[in-house]
Amino acid sequence: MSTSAGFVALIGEPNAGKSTLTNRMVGAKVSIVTHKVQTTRARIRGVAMEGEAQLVFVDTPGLFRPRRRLDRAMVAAAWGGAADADVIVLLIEAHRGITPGVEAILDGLDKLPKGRKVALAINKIDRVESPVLLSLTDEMNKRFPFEETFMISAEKGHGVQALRSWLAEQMPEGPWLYPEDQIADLPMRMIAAEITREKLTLRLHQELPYQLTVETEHWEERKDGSARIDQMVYVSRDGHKGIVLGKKGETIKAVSKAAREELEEFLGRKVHLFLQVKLRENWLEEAERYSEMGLDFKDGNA
Ligand SMILES: Nc1nc2c(ncn2[C@@H]2O[C@H](COP(=O)(O)OP(=O)(O)OP(=O)(O)O)[C@@H](O)[C@H]2O)c(=O)[nH]1
Repeated sequence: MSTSAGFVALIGEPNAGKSTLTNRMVGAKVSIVTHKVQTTRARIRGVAMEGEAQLVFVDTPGLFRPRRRLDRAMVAAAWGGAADADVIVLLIEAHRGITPGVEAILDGLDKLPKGRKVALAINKIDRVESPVLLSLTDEMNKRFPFEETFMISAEKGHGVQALRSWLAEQMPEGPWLYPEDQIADLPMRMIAAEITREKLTLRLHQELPYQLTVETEHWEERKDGSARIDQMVYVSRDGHKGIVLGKKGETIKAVSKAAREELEEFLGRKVHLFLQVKLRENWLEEAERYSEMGLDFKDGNA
């Protein structure tokens, strides 16, 4: 059997159950990524394997309420992220039905390029009786031509396997996007990088060099129960290094402290965090390569 792999964009209103569903699919707690800073076009929530298929779940934060100009740019980017995915899953809450928020998403779906595969997942079915579900399914499918409708309870696990199997069948043939041996600790490494990136963003405000990435390069479990984490902050221009470091290294020290504290809280143990800042000039080209894969690691200063 040949391998397949692709991106699944989970969209839905806040609280629809996207994190709970991802955790179910991936089988581990991975999607704790904070949403305070909604700058990425698509971030990875988790990677799941189903037979020979690899499913990479991406999140497209900020599909809602474009009040200000910046918000509008973010909404556009969020939809871009969804459009890049191989399959889109719209998650709605059974007991809330077609809310104004769901309407707004449906309007967005209507505007997507034709031929996008979109499935509907009605979540929290444990909270309603079946007639409600049937009429909701009916109404939603009249409103948009969903490929499939799944009735699930992300929390209790009902219907999740059917959705997973279907998603696996939709993935295009090709090599896996993540090597198998990296999947296990990938979420943790990414979460750790995300935490540091968030602290950098909070600390730097407008000064933020907009082409900046954080990667977890090394993760070592120590015998005393603590973890040593080495991360690299990549900047695309030499001049940005100074901004990230700050006067006498003050900025990077404060960022490192804040990130370490959050990591310790998250992991529930002591963390030794080492940050380095490095210039990566060809980073823009790499970023373009990522966006071809449906990812965008750029910190867009939209
Ligand atoms: N009853 C019930 N509750 C659920 C179900 N799935 C998720 N929830 C609950 O719904 C709430 C929101 O779930 P999340 O997974 O955090 O929702 P989310 O879409 O990731 O939210 P954001 O990260 O804010 O976008 C949590 O309290 C979950 O426990 C379900 O199948 N049934």
